[in-house]
Amino acid sequence: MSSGISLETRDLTIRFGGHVAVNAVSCAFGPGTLTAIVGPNGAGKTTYFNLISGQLKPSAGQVLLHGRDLSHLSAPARTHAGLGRAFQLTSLFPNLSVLENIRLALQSRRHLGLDLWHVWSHHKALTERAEQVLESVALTARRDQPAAALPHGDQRKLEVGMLMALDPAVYLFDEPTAGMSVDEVPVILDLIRRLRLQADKTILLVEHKMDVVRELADRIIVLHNGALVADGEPEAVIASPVVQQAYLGLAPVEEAT
Ligand SMILES: Nc1ncnc2c1ncn2[C@@H]1O[C@H](COP(=O)(O)OP(=O)(O)OP(=O)(O)O)[C@@H](O)[C@H]1O
Repeated sequence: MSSGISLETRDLTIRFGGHVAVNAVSCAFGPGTLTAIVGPNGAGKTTYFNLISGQLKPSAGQVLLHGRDLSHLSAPARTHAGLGRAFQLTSLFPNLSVLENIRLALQSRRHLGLDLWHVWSHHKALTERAEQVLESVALTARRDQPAAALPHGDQRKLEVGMLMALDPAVYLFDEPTAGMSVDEVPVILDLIRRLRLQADKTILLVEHKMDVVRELADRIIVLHNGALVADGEPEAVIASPVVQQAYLGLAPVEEAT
């Protein structure tokens, strides 16, 4: 296995009836990189994420993390292996406080389980680390509120905090700022920006907003009808006529002859 690859999909494919939603996508992602996945509505971006994170089982193909084939693993087992998917609001514990939610995520990562002595002796360190995470997602003021009582934007920030607490090797962000108010967006983008500086983290981002993509991405891949149709540095991919015309809905840069 090449040490420059953390996550890889090989011929990843899923069919729903006769419709091929993801079509033989082979792509490798390295640590220290942020790859944006773009394409028109229905192109297969979210389905690709669902196949990587294990929410969907492929019709064909493989998902490898650090060379290990995860294709047969459940979604929780993949999380445990180091694949972190953000924005599954179902992962919040609604009746627990914001701090307790983060602490539980930290605890699950450290496999403390139900060994009470272990839990107690690590309690202080866990709380301190949880407080650091809360600060980085700008939720310190909400620490004692139940997760269910948070506004939607804060719940999403808490989701990112829990994901950070798990400290995955690969972060999967699916439209992380969708549905957020204008003043909440910078907090999330800043977090992603800081994660990106970590040389051992691999980040995949599905994002429609091209200004965000331009700013954050080292690389863009384009999906269309489930297939990988472009892959390269952001400026080159964005400028390519095929992307301008067909995939981003922008004015054609040159007339077809
Ligand atoms: N569970 C499913 N059953 C049947 N068809 C599905 C299922 N999930 C996705 N699809 C279909 O697969 C295709 C890809 O959908 P997907 O949501 O991955 O696209 P997308 O690129 O994420 O789109 P958007 O930008 O609108 O979120 C669509 O045609 C969709 O209708």
